[in-house]
Amino acid sequence: MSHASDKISADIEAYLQEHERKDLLRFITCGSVDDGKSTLIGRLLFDSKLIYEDQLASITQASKTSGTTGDEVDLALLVDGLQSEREQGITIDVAYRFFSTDKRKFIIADTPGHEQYTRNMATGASSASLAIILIDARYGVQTQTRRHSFIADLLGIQHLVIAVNKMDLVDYSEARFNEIVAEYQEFADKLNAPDIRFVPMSALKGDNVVNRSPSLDWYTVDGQAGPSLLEVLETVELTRDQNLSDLRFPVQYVNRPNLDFRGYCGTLAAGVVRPGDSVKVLPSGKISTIERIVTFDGDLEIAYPGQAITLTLDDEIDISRGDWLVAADAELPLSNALEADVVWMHEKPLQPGRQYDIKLATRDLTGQVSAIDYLYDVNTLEHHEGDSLALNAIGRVQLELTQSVPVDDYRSSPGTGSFIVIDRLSNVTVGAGMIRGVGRSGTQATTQQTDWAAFEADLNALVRKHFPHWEARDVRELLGRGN
Ligand SMILES: Nc1nc2c(ncn2[C@@H]2O[C@H](COP(=O)(O)OP(=O)(O)OP(=O)(O)O)[C@@H](O)[C@H]2O)c(=O)[nH]1
Repeated sequence: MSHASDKISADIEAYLQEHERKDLLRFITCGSVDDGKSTLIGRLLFDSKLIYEDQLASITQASKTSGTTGDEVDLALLVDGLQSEREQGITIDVAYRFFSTDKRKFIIADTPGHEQYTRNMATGASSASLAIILIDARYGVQTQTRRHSFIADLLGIQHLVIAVNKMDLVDYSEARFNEIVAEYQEFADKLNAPDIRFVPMSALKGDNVVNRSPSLDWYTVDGQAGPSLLEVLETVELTRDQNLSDLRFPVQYVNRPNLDFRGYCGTLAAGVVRPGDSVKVLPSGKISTIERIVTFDGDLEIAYPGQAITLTLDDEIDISRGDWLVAADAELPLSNALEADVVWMHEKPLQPGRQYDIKLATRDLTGQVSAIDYLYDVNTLEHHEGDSLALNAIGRVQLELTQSVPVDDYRSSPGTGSFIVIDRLSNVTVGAGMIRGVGRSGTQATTQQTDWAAFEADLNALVRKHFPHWEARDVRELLGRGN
């Protein structure tokens, strides 16, 4: 039952290549204390034969002395290193684990379940496409279940898998499972997540985690025998989650090693890009055409979200770090006011009116919260009034920036529709925001205004173009008219 693959000894190169090509699912696990999170992760690794011999020997031994499972191997002990570190107050907030099967690679963000850990969950969830929400079949939907579902949903996780665990303790009762499904669905009507599934299982006994179980033979989906949890993880459709239609390329760095080359480096946040595509630079509104997609391994014919690339254009227009390239016909509002949901991550509460540094995609900005519209009660999803955001609180706020930026919705483009809030004195990240739209008090602009001295603007443009390493700021921004 230990980690082994014939391919490793037969042809290591082929094995590695096969792994490289598989797609990757990032997911988080959440649940209340003792719902069985550690046992579930242990079971996933154990039944998919991903545990090394020495690890297995050591947990078999430890199960006898300190396990909680009688004669069974206590798989929760596999995940124990992390727990003891947590108890000792060592800095791991979110632990990432990697495993792979024949079909996919997986990264699990294992986040602690207590209320005060909202910020950790938000950190783990920010890059996940699926959340497993554990429910103890004996207790059904709990406050924590609602809280975790809400946060996962708020962060735009598309796939929620409600794992009803410990079915062995309710005699594998179909009626009990259906009751929990109905209870959850009533609440889930208020969520946006388009894909919510329910899987009955017993992590301890190994029913329906990796292998389907005869004890749960009543469990069907669309008239067929229902998939095990791992089968769900292996088959969840991921490509549809990616936004391939709206090009978003925030420029991270302007690369000009010599007079013959001028490239814009960054990570494609959304959409696809090809040489020949007509693009618009934001905020200036200038139009150009993609000439090449340069990478370390040679030029590409097409690039997808998540790829780090350097783009060159077929003319020399003025682009600086922080600008975005979007499709030439894209219509994005430019505004200095944003409406956003903010998760607060610091002991010192968010103070409306206080200046914070804001990092939005590759752009560094300054701004303040002008109003808190409401705080979310993450247990009931109700809205409450409030005048500040405490640690782990989540609220809908109005944010005013000192310059205008293109405004993207987090749900359609998380990479360009989110920001982090940084304390100006300590330089610590204190909050994370998800943009919901243009703010109420914003002055909206559509294109560039140029009422400063033409000579000044030309000189500034020349300096930024030929000496990008000086990192001169755009004069329009200094004048507070970044659009
Ligand atoms: N009967 C039964 N017991 C289970 C099952 N899954 C987990 N347990 C037991 O429930 C207890 C808690 O399991 P853990 O895996 O440690 O739970 P956890 O959610 O990781 O708990 P924390 O790490 O404290 O948050 C342990 O005694 C497990 O053996 C199950 O499917 N059936």
